[in-house]
Amino acid sequence: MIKSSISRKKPANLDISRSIPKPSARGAAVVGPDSAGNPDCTGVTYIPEADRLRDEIARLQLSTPSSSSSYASGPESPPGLSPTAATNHGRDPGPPPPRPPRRQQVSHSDPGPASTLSHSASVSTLGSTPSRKQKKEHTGNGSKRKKDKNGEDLVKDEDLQILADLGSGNGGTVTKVWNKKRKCVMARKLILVDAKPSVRKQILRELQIMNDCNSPYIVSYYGCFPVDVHVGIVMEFMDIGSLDYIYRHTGPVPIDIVGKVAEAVLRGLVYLYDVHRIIHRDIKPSNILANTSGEIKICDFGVSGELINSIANTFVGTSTYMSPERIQGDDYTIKSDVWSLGISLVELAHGRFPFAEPADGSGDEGDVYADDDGTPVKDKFDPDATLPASAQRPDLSAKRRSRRRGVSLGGGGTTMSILDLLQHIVNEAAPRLVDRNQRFPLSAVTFVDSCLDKAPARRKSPQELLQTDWIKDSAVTPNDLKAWAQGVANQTKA
Ligand SMILES: Nc1ncnc2c1ncn2[C@@H]1O[C@H](COP(=O)(O)OP(=O)(O)OP(=O)(O)O)[C@@H](O)[C@H]1O
Repeated sequence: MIKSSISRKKPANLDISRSIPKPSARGAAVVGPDSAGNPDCTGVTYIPEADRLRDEIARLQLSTPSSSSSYASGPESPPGLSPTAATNHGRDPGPPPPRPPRRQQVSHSDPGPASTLSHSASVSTLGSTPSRKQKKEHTGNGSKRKKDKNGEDLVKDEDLQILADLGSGNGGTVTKVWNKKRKCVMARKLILVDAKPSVRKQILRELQIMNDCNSPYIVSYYGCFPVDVHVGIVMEFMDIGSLDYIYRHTGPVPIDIVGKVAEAVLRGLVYLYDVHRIIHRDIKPSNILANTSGEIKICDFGVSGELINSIANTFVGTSTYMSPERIQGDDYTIKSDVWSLGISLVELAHGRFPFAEPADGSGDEGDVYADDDGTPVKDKFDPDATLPASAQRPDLSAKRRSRRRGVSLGGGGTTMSILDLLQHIVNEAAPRLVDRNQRFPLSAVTFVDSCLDKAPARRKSPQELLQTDWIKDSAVTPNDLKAWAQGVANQTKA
């Protein structure tokens, strides 16, 4: 019988009653300290209903799985179509900026010319607090634009022809689409919005902020619109998909590439916060996407408070990547994103979700990733409806399960519920990037330890992490990244 390593007794210091943030009704849920980690901003209120959370969790645990992360169509474009182009990966955004002011509300009333800024132009502004002029340049007069950042009309649903499903999560379904006007492939996400039309309009207004995002580390946005009871968001198609899809199909990600993933995510976080005052709030492998040009970008950041509210009405977004302080109800800061990055990096390097130990406690995933016959476990997930697909571990054979003493996130009487997992994150030691074979460089181990310090005050900020040896001394070139990405594409096609 499997034994959970989790203590079932209620820990004295675990209080999840304030753990679900309720973003303000107006504007984005975008508060917190600066990207250097000064934890002074709040503006987040909390739903003081632990009971409602527990009821919701119980309900979800009884329901059938609601998510899958299949990247069903494969990464290739249809004949004659080329994936979206790659640009400017790896540019240095300059020295750490001084602390910027609180986020200014972007006016949506004054339609102005579309921004023609290149990625490099936007990144070069990272080194300082955005001035009103810079902000204007970023936003094209800070206004609601009818054009995207390349000067093209924003995409409408009627421009799109559906090609294939890419996957679905708790928040929506993503489809690969052909843009008939622009003659290129894009990705469309449909999010079920359980709200009245006025709220849906407000969501669409808030999502316009994405049109102002212009960074090589952020998935590009091309438009949004209502589709029946859904909100549709059209974005850049990343042709090898999310990092969780990649490692589930190809095994642990090489540690040097994991380092470049860390760098891309950090630069994306710094950009979002320093230019737009946005905290991502949902960093995890399924929200980090890659393409065959060797670009790595983040998506699904919390730009719309109304959208977060409305999804929260239909799903308790308990994240298994949530930091200990968030679980205990503290304010969301950019350091909470750093914790989620640390968990994601361990997952990618080990090839499995980190809150599970192999039978020998080595922390080496080699025998976990491969099935009993030594082949990778593909497309098999523990059927736990309470977890996002990206949090579900590859399914293991009964024989292999019986050899494990660690926490299982799957079904059955000896498994760990969401509440157990939250207790574990708060009370037990943080995961580490270690294994019996010492195959990870010390600089990588130290980096991850800095992300996963349980005390937010000691945890490094994104800016500080960008200055660490693992990032600065990386020998991986854009060409190496491209070669890796193309290798992944070939493997996942096979
Ligand atoms: N722009 C994109 N290009 C290519 N594939 C994408 C894109 N956006 C999402 N996907 C794929 O679609 C899948 C589903 O995405 P979605 O955002 O709906 O859910 P998720 O992030 O996996 O989970 P959740 O929404 O519960 O956090 C992703 O895991 C990814 O593989």
